[in-house]
Amino acid sequence: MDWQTTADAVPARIVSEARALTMAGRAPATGAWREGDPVGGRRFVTIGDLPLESGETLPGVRIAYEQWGTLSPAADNAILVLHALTGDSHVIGPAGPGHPSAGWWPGVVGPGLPIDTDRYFVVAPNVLGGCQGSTGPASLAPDGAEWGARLPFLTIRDQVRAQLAFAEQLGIRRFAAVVGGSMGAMQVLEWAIMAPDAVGRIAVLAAPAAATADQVALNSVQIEAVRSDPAFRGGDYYDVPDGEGPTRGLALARRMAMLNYRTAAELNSRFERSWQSGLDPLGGGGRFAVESYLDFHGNKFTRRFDANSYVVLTQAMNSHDVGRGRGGVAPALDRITAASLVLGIDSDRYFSLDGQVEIAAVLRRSVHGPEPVVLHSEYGHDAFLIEHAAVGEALRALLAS
Ligand SMILES: CC(=O)SCCNC(=O)CCNC(=O)[C@H](O)C(C)(C)COP(=O)(O)OP(=O)(O)OC[C@H]1O[C@@H](n2cnc3c(N)ncnc32)[C@H](O)[C@@H]1OP(=O)(O)O
Ligand SMILES: N[C@@H](CCO)C(=O)O
Repeated sequence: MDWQTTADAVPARIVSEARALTMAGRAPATGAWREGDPVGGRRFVTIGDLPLESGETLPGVRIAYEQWGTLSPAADNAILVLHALTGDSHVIGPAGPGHPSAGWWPGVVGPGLPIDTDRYFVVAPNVLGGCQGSTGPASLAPDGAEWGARLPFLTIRDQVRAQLAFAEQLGIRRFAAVVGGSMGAMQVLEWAIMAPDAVGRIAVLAAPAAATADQVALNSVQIEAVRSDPAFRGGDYYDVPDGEGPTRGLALARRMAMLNYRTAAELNSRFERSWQSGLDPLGGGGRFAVESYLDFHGNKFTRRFDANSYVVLTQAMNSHDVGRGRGGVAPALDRITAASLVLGIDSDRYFSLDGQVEIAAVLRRSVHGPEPVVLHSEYGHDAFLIEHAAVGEALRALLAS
């Protein structure tokens, strides 16, 4: 397929992005892209100019993706997997060149697993606005400099438009299923509304039909944490020396996000009041184990994610409202004809269960009836990434429908 480029032929712009990402104040880390590195198993499709909901056009859009399994001659066995806010196309497989982390859904996707790559052709794009190969703030604008904060505002619908063009390039007119969690599930809902003929089944995991005021608020303080870092420089930091990028603000945003993604019960039972370094908590020095955990996740995150992308994607989540311009949420959901799985997590304090209750009540072809599947878990929002057996069982039921 001649529209694909592979690790053997790395487009110049990708090398530039690799440079941008490593220049963004990241400590060199295993798996981080560097100039000259191969791009691993990642593939790329250029979909060209993309008209946006704002009326602007984003030129020369490229989508990075990975694939597993074999597309049938009739192209009727494809499953589209859409990642969450900080995920990427690397759904399964080890970390390595081009892959900052190991795959995020082991146990769910693979040979013999619920999304069975012996049977299905599984394809996973990196989201538009992301920082793992698809066009985003670290990509070059037509003037030859990185877009940075100049990247036009992107909505969830814009991301889905890009995915539709991407699917067309792959020659896939209809997916057997479109599956995603959190931000990925926002896109799943839009797929089912914007392109009903292109979607056989949908799995909506842990996402609302519209971002609520509470969710926007939680997201907004994270955006502000990034922007208020002096090293953010209004989003223009790609040429600063290594180590001087906006890592402090980005790490703080990740720490805050982790508190949305996990639960009080988990943190309390896992860390208790344990204190690291052996010092007395009242004596100064050292830190609580839970602080160390948040520091670890904040710091690790800055080695694999671009601050501008974090802002762009978080704003896209805030834009999410399936009812916008469609007469409201219920009429919009009522347009969905695909067989559906709606799954919520009882301990999710970010995208709480009532959001999935609202969706499941309207969808007509839900495999579990008018109620969402409720995953009982202590892990909160992140349970859709951790509870592989329960999530897999629900997906099997959907795919068998
Ligand atoms: C699997 C991936 O990392 S995928 C990477 C791409 N990321 C995504 O796609 C986003 C989705 N993934 C995520 O959000 C997360 O990675 C999750 C939800 C999958 C992780 O969930 P969990 O498996 O429960 O990991 P958890 O939150 O317990 O973190 C484990 C890490 O914290 C570290 N840790 C635990 N306690 C502490 C502590 N007190 N102090 C410092 N570090 C600590 C562990 O050593 C471990 O480190 P490692 O990641 O190097 O192995
Ligand atoms: N842990 C997930 C949660 C967002 O849904 C992520 O970082 O992408």
